[in-house]
Amino acid sequence: MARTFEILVLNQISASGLKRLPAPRYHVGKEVTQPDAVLLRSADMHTMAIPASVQAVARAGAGTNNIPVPALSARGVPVFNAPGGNANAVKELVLTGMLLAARNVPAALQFVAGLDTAAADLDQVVEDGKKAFAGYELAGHTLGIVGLGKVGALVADAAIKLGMDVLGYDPEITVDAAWSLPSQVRRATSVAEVLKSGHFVTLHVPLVKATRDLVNADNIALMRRGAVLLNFSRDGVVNEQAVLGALAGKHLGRYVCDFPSAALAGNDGVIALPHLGASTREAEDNCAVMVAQQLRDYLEHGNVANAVNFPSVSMARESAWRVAIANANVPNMLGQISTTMARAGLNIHNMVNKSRGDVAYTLVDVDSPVSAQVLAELAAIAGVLAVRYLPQPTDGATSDPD
Ligand SMILES: NC(=O)C1=CN([C@@H]2O[C@H](COP(=O)(O)OP(=O)(O)OC[C@H]3O[C@@H](n4cnc5c(N)ncnc54)[C@H](O)[C@@H]3O)[C@@H](O)[C@H]2O)C=CC1
Ligand SMILES: O=C(O)C(=O)COP(=O)(O)O
Repeated sequence: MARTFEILVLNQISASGLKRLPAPRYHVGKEVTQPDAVLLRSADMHTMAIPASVQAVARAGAGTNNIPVPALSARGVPVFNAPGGNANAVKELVLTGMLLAARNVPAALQFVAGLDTAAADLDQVVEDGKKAFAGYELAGHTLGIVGLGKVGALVADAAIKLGMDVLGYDPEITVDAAWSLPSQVRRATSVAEVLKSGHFVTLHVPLVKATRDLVNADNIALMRRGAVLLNFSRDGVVNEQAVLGALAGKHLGRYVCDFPSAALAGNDGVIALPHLGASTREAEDNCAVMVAQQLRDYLEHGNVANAVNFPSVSMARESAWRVAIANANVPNMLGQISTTMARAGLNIHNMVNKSRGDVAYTLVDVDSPVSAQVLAELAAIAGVLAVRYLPQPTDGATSDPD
């Protein structure tokens, strides 16, 4: 009988994804105490005592700043995410945000909510009132984008199609992302250049040390008078005090964000949404399905795809006995691993090893069962972070997605 994997779920995860982790091979719940894996969205894992049983963490979304990734890497635990799974949803909300600001929609809705609809002169009040909310069109205006990854590239494409002039900045742009950008997108060479140029500036970077307070008191002054700043990345990417100051001085036109806070509350220049960027049926399904499949392939076969801290590694199953080893990326690890196996009389059938940064990862298929003694010897090698034994179940359980 194949063992059951215990999955601790910390957030609401789409049923389409959870279906990919079927019983009896998987037991998925909020009350799991000895989880093999943790499945989450935005729950804060920094404050959580992560049980030693955890072998993988799967984030059904893009950002992993809510997860202690370096500490998990040191334990040999991969952190999976769903690159691009919610990018279209965010793109559509960014477009919404630009339109909310340009057409003064929140104030106009407030005006309508306050109307006496029974009044005889309702039509006249509406016609007189509307001039206070006259706005401008997106076409012909300039959009500056910081971060041209999955979300930023889609926003650039949509904005070009809406007739906007687009410039973008991303010092670490991938070759794939660069190819996916429309040729009309102009390349900026600094955040400052984007801030100076845009009638709208939108941020699509992860929250990391280098991007904390990316927009701050020093550079917000570079923005055009009356410009709109959009932040659907993370609250920490923008310095709120700088935004409040720029709004008070009428230098910044609007701040549109996905992160309400006490400091921003009640400010007419702020349009805050309740972290809704990824909250569409489609995005929730995409992300949950992606990470459930990745998690399953990892737990059952040790294959790694879309981990933020591990190399991508995949090896077709040709033997029933597989060992997966995460280790420090230092010399002579493979030598020690294969020597330990050879000493125990194990013949290596197939093997793959890759590294990424400080972490290396090895899959070894052998021609006969691996004893607990050998697994303990592998785990005892200095630099080995985690050892998992993944024998193929003989009871028909399969890892093929349903
Ligand atoms: N509001 C919401 O619900 C959502 C928010 N997000 C946030 O948006 C972020 C971006 O999402 P994706 O585009 O899917 O991620 P991504 O990883 O595809 O793209 C991020 C891009 O930012 C770039 N970058 C990193 N540091 C930079 C810097 N200092 N200056 C300029 N560019 C920099 C990277 O090179 C990369 O191209 C996520 O990390 C997350 O924090 C993502 C999805 C939903
Ligand atoms: O994917 C991301 O980075 C997001 O911010 C989405 O967060 P959520 O899954 O809606 O809690």
